[in-house]
Amino acid sequence: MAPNLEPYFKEVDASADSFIDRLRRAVAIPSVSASDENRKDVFAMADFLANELTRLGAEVQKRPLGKQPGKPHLELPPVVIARYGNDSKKRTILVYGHYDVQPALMEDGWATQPFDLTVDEKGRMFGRGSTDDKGPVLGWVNAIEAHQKAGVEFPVNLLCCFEGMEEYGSEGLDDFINAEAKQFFKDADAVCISDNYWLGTEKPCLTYGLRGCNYYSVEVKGPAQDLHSGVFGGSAQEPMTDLMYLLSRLVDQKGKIQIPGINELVAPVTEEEKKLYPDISYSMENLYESIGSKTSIFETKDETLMARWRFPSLSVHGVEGAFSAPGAKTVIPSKVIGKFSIRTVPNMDSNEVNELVFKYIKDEFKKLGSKNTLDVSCQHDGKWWVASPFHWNFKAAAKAVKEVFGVQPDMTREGGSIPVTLTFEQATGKNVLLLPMGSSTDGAHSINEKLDRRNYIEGTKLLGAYLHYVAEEEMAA
Ligand SMILES: C[C@H](N)C(=O)N[C@@H](Cc1c[nH]cn1)C(=O)O
Ligand SMILES: [Zn+2]
Ligand SMILES: [Zn+2]
Repeated sequence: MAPNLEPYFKEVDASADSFIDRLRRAVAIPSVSASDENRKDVFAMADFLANELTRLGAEVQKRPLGKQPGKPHLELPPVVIARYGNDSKKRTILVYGHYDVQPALMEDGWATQPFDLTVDEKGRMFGRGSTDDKGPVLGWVNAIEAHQKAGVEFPVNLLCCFEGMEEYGSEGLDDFINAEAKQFFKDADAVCISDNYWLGTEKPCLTYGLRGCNYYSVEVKGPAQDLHSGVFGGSAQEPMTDLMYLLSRLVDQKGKIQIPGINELVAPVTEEEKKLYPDISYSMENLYESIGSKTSIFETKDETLMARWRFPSLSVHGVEGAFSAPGAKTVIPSKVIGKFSIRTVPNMDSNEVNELVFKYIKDEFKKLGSKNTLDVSCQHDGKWWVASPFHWNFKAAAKAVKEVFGVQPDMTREGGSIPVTLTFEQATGKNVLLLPMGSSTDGAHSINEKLDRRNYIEGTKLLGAYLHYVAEEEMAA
């Protein structure tokens, strides 16, 4: 029998302003995990979440993860774990999210202050972390509160696992999950993660696959200090020239990775698989809207989706040590570090990818005959994941989408990475579902990141409704 969700939905609508205020308070904490200076803010964000959950009656623990590898002066932020409800007659659902965010500076081009949630007349709520992933994490908190206020019994036991290093490769979390799988997480019947995005702006989706991510640094150094290009240009070997050459040899304009052997690691696309793409509601217009221009590599939807989900990609992210300010500084940087990453797919093995990358970059550098020195390393890696979308966990989520949005969700894969998804699956042996809240135009990781009010409020209804349907779904997959 379909659960009566009306009282819960009404309460979510009535509490909308206070839920937005909760998101405003969370966005105001600049919990940037990649920045040493912001580490105290990442800790403050852990406190904020722990307090919100404790106030609602959850049993909360902040579990330390020790020092950050390679940065012995820095403590890793804690994992906030919580239990809400302990009724052996109910199912137990483990939810994961992250409370850290990507960096954000006004000078990157934000139209509003990134850590000041700004809501416009269209209900777009701009702010770093609004969609990735503070909005969805607070969606679970809101769902608990709305049940309490509406006097509706919470349908499941909820276990929470919220981390503070996801945007930096989830340092330390794998070991924690493996250790807790038979302890704090032992009762979990299924796992749900809300940390990705719809394909478009109207239709929700359920996601059963993610790409992995191997992130690299290429350091080239030569002179002992930065030099005057008038005095030393033409006589000193310039690290930047070497680095630009190396970075330009990684990927072509069609997105094809140039590192020998990489593309051969990819599982061949089957005829059956190709047939899945035409039915997915997505158009090139959706892509143009999301990227804000028509500068796509491909002209068709199927090629675009396959490039995002099914094939690896290589992106060049930036150069540490390079002159990047406005103006015309005539400097020769003495040391530059190029950053790039490869999104990996089945059946690419992370170690094999690393070996191929290291060998190629070293070989290309040798060809230059440069007297500068090179160092290439993998900063972090996370494996790809593909699961079964036919499990009861997915069926419950599909019913919740139908109830809240009136449509059947698309079954999608995702081009981004959530490194711990596979860890949860392997450590708990349970099905993992990705249930996104935000839309394709949210601009996660970019300037002007936002979450639409509708996605946040209806998304809170969706998370609650999912828990009700999960409580009713037959166990058979
Ligand atoms: C999809 C998720 N919201 C996300 O943004 N994940 C990051 C994780 C990451 C960071 N470095 C490597 N992986 C991403 O896909 O970039
Ligand atoms: Zn995220
Ligand atoms: Zn992210």
